[in-house]
Amino acid sequence: MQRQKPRGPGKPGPRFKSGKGFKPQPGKGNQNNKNNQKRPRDEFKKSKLAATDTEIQDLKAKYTEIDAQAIKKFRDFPLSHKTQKALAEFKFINPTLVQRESIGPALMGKDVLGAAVTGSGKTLAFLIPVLEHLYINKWSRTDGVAAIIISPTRELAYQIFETLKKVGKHHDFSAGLIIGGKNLKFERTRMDQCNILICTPGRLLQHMDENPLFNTSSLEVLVLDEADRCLDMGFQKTLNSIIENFPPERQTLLFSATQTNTVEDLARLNLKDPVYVGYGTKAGDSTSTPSSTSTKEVAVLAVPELLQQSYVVLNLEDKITMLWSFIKNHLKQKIIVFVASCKQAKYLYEIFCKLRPGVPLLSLYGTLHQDRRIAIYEDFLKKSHVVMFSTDVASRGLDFPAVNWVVQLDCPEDVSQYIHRAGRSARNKSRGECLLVLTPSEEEHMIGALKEQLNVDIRCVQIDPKKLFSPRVKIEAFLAQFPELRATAQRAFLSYLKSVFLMRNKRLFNVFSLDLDAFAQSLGLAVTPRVPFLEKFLWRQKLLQQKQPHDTDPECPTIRDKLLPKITKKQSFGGGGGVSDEDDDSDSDDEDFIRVKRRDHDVEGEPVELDPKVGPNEKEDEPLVVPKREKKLVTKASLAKKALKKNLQVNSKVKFDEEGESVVDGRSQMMALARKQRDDNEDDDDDDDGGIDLVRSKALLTEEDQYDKQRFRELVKKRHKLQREKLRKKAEAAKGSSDEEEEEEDDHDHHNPDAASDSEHSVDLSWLPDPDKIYKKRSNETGDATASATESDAGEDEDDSGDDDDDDDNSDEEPAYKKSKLTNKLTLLDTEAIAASLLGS
Ligand SMILES: Nc1ncnc2c1ncn2[C@@H]1O[C@H](COP(=O)(O)OP(=O)(O)OP(=O)(O)O)[C@@H](O)[C@H]1O
Repeated sequence: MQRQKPRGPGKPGPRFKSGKGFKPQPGKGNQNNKNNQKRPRDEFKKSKLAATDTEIQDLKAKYTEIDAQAIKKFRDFPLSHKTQKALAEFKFINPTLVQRESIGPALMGKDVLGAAVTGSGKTLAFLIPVLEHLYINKWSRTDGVAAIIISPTRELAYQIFETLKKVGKHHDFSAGLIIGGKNLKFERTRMDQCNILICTPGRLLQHMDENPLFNTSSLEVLVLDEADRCLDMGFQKTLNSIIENFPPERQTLLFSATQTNTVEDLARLNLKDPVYVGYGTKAGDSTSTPSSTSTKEVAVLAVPELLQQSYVVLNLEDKITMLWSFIKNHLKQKIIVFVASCKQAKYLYEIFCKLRPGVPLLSLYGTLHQDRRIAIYEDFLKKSHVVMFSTDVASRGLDFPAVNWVVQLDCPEDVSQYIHRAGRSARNKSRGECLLVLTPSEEEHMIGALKEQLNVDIRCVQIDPKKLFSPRVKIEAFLAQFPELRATAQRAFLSYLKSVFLMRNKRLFNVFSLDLDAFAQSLGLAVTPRVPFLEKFLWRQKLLQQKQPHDTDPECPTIRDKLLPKITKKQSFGGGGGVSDEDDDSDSDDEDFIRVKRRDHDVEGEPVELDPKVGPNEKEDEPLVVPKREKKLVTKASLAKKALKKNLQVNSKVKFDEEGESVVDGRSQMMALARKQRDDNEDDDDDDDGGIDLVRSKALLTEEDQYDKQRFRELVKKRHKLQREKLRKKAEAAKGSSDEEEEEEDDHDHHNPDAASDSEHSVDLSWLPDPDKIYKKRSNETGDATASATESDAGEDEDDSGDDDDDDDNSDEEPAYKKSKLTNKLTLLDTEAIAASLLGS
């Protein structure tokens, strides 16, 4: 399927004409010199283009003659000289089996489904045809996206990108790595200039949705690495949306060690007559075969030949002791330890770091920041003696060199997960070992499935008790010392149980068969943490059983025995000493700590009846539907808001005055008002997802600031008023000794009704020293102006009694004590007046 590439806008064309009659023009020396220089360069370019054309024609002609059996070396393939050169430089001389069988059909433009054992070189099997496709079609940087390679994890995408950089070293194509956790804006501006994109599904869809510059209409090759993982339930919706955006006419290459072959998947990808590589034929029903025949292509499941596999059976609570002893006995090795959840990987890393086993430790899991993940990935690549605790984020595709041991501390979900984890060791014809740790309830089913599907005999190893060293006491001491570590241990405990609870295969994973107390103790926890999701689940079971009493089974599994009697409706979901409403909310936080990415989990469905006591020997594949979660994510901010709405006032402060009356605190009232206002606003805004609203906070602060200022002014006024009061009392006391002249004036005032009414409504100024008395005597010396100024001062004072602000504002007015300098001689009253005015200011 070789299609003609659409011509891009920037297609290089002839820049100038040169021919036989070309002669230098007089007077245009510089120009002619330039042309003289240009001519050989352009001629060289032209001849180069002609050579490329010839090469392309030759290569195309040879595609139909490719015989996979006859190919011994890469140079036997009709590959461009640029690809051949890079392959030779990086010592890729002999193609592996999967490369030999898949590169030929892929070069011819056929769809390929490639299944091959881990570490067998599938990456090159699709990268070489992608590069050749672009070369043959003379793709240039400006022609847009020609190929998209999708990988389920960021690290794998990064690794593919690094391999592409090697093998495409001499080509001129542009390539981009589009994975989550990176700068979206940066990617956005460059995506349309990339010819090859290597991406994770989520990020690719994000660009498709949000980036108007991103156009996939020119796409010609789609590659899914770890195709079965990309196509399973975890990515189903995302991938369907992605595929909708691709042109239907394209080449599709699917690769994995555990390949998909379901009709639905192949139909979703619009595969046309695909070539199966690494598949065997097996009798099957006609509905499940792509070509509706009576046999079907089945990917051959296998592990690397040089991988030594063994397993050990332990109780859950002995796993840490076993792991510690194992690491202490393999200090000079490179080991990956696979666990079921991020929180376990984090806890094991932290506690083992504290225990100091004597070997470098690393941990890799999905909730780490992307830069940190890449740094850890690269660190593990380089180190030769190291232990890395990891989730399944590292189980697929990652090509760590010389890994001596893979320890599967928690049981894999199925055989294909076992294969991928184990395949991190013994890669590309090197040796490696894999140790599977199983609990007694997991042994029968898992080992049976492995023997049946892989057709290998896995060795069961017995642990020598003398070689076991238990770090339990030390762990308990560390947990007592570091509360954060204790919290991590509790989370690890819950996340393991949750992962077991969510597993579909109830024959293999039965959370009710676990001894929780012993498990908690093995993690160093003195008290077994509550398991809210199990309590909730069992409560629902109890309700169902009450509705259908005949279904009640006398047999009760371990956990149910322990948990159920404790739970009454009131305790669990009402108030009381058990789990309150608030607790219930907080539990939903626990329920959200795992994002289900595993295949075929229906976690969104209606709660249906479940049988918590399905044991290892009971019916397989009972439908498991986890209690329906709240759709809205419960954040701490929303919980806090909920508490606020309930108007719970914690430790509120009440002030009392001297009479024992409660005093209203204006400030707290004002703040409560502002808070109420804010809450009202937030109620309107349903999309609020927590955090600080800066604009609102700024407005609130300004409001509070103004309020504080006003309060301060009022306090100052109050103080001034008190001081004046004191002064007045003093003056009144002094008034007792005033002369007859004053009395006469008073009498006169009494007879004057206007004056009387004035004195009623205005402030009593009688306490003030009589200015006339002070100044009259020397009126000859001073002018009228001075006297009037003093009068106006008195008038100011009256106003001041009403508003002290004016006091401040009229600071330009000369103070009384300055004016008194005009007098040569001061009476006692004058001195008091000056002192009073000083105090008042
Ligand atoms: N033809 C070759 N000659 C030598 N080394 C090769 C060849 N092809 C691939 N390799 C090397 O083999 C290793 C494994 O290759 P790769 O990662 O492509 O395997 P894979 O089949 O994709 O594994 P997985 O199934 O785990 O994803 C890499 O280090 C790669 O460089």
